[in-house]
Amino acid sequence: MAQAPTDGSPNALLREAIEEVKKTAFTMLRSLAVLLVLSILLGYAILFAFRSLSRSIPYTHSHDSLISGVAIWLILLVTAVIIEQFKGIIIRQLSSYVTRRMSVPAVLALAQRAGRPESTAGAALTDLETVRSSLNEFTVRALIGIATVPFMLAFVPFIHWVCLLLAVFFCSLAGLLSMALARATRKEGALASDGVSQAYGLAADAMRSGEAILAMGILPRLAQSWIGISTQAAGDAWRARLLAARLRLALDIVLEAFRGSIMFTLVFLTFAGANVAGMFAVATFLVFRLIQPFGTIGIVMQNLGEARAAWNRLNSILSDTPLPPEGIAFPCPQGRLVVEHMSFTFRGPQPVLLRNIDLTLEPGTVLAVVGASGSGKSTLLRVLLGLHRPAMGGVYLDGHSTSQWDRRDFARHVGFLPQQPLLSRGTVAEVIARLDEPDMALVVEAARRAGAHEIIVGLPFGYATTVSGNYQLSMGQRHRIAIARALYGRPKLLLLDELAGSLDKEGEAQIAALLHDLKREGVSVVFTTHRPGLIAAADRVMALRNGTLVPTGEDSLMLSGPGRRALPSKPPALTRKAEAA
Ligand SMILES: Nc1ncnc2c1ncn2[C@@H]1O[C@H](COP(=O)(O)OP(=O)(O)OP(=O)(O)O)[C@@H](O)[C@H]1O
Repeated sequence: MAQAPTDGSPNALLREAIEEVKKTAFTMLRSLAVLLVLSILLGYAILFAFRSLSRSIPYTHSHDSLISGVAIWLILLVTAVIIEQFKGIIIRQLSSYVTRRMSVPAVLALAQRAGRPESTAGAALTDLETVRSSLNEFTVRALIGIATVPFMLAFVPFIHWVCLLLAVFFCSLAGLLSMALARATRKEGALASDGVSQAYGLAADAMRSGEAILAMGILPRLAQSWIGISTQAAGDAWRARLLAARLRLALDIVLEAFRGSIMFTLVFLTFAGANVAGMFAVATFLVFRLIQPFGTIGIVMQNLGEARAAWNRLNSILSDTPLPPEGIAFPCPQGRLVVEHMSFTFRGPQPVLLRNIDLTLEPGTVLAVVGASGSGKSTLLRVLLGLHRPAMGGVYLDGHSTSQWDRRDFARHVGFLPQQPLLSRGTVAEVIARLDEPDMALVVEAARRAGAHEIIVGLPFGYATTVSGNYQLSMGQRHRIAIARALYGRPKLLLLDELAGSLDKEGEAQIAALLHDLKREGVSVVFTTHRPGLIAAADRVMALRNGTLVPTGEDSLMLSGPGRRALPSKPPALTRKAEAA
């Protein structure tokens, strides 16, 4: 079948990887099935070779028969070992292939959905690991064992019908115990890891806020609750462990009882005059192979159930969080931003966060967005960026929808400062250059404009200092570098969340000057802030209230909602601008 052409988008790459993994897994499992049939046939052949040797040689005393019998038996044994090796190789290959082929497309597809609560790259990688680890030798061997059970069972009546009854009884009992044991072991593991993570969480919190804890005498109460949590968790885990240990013992007893009951039945039948003397070797072989899969069926079923759920979740990345159609590289914009009747709500049962917003920013306009905590300022910036798709209406840069713009092309025209300026791994220069090959002239220019240059040259290796290595940058330093990254490449549109969030007065003044420069250069800027000094530097000030953007006058610059407070000392210029808006 001809392969569907891929458009190279993360969604298409993931879809292609899923299809390819399904196809390859099917081919590999088919080869395994062939090897399985071969190994079953070989098992029978070894059995019959053994049986005919044990039957004929005691009577014929023929050396030739003995030598040829042993030779055949050895050849069969070596072949069986080789087949086992091949089975192992196929299983290992399949397991590592799944991770190799899927992890990058899965993470890429999720990276495109950054910020959506239902999908995290970490969860996808955990799911992949669950799928991979289920394709281990233990699971596949156990499945192969289960598949051979009907063949083995078909032979048991030839030994004696009583053996068949015993086999059905003990195998069913072992299967039930194995399921119960798997459940108990899982509960034991879950309780133990819950307890550990609660205790670790508490200890980590204590470390993070260590100074406050010491200063306010919270330590004894914290230690008390830590001891309480640890004791409770240890008690729960101990009870679960005891149950699992009892079930494990019961299972071992059942497995041994089956073997013993078959042997003693044969002995009893021999005493009773039945002709079963030649069946001991066959029975030993069959009993072992028959009961073995039932001892592990519980854990195998559980692993497969988890792997199936994980695989379904990986598949649902594509259906649950559809991406907008792949982007278009529109012409270089001038920076005219238009928002038309835009509404937005997060997925799930959530109230509408942004409703019917209309806004037009001509190139070179600087807009400050204010509003209470949680009013939706950061979300508004993400919608303007096209990271979140509006539920209704649209956001357009020079007439082109920002959510339909090719992300890489759009990134060349836009600078973004997230509220938490987390920096990617790399040197300062690489971070500012957005992990591209740094154009040092542009890097230094952006750093100077963000007031970061002096800080950077003071670092141990200047622009070559590695961010998030051993050298720790302060919040303010990171903030300035993040602003420089937003400015890199002279974008036409800047969306800056909590601009000057962790900067001092001097930094705030530098940023206010920067805003004036950007305006002169025709760059459109939307920023959120709580700082009056920066609001004064904006051409327009709008407040996000009840999901809608409203122009603010001096009285409406009061922050509504929880934590309401009036902004202090409003500059006269601000009042004029607000009225004009
Ligand atoms: N991914 C998300 N899924 C669901 N709800 C979200 C998500 N992100 C944010 N929210 C909710 O949307 C609301 C607005 O959040 P947002 O971060 O946009 O507010 P904000 O005005 O920027 O707040 P602050 O000034 O405190 O930073 C909050 O109630 C928040 O809990």
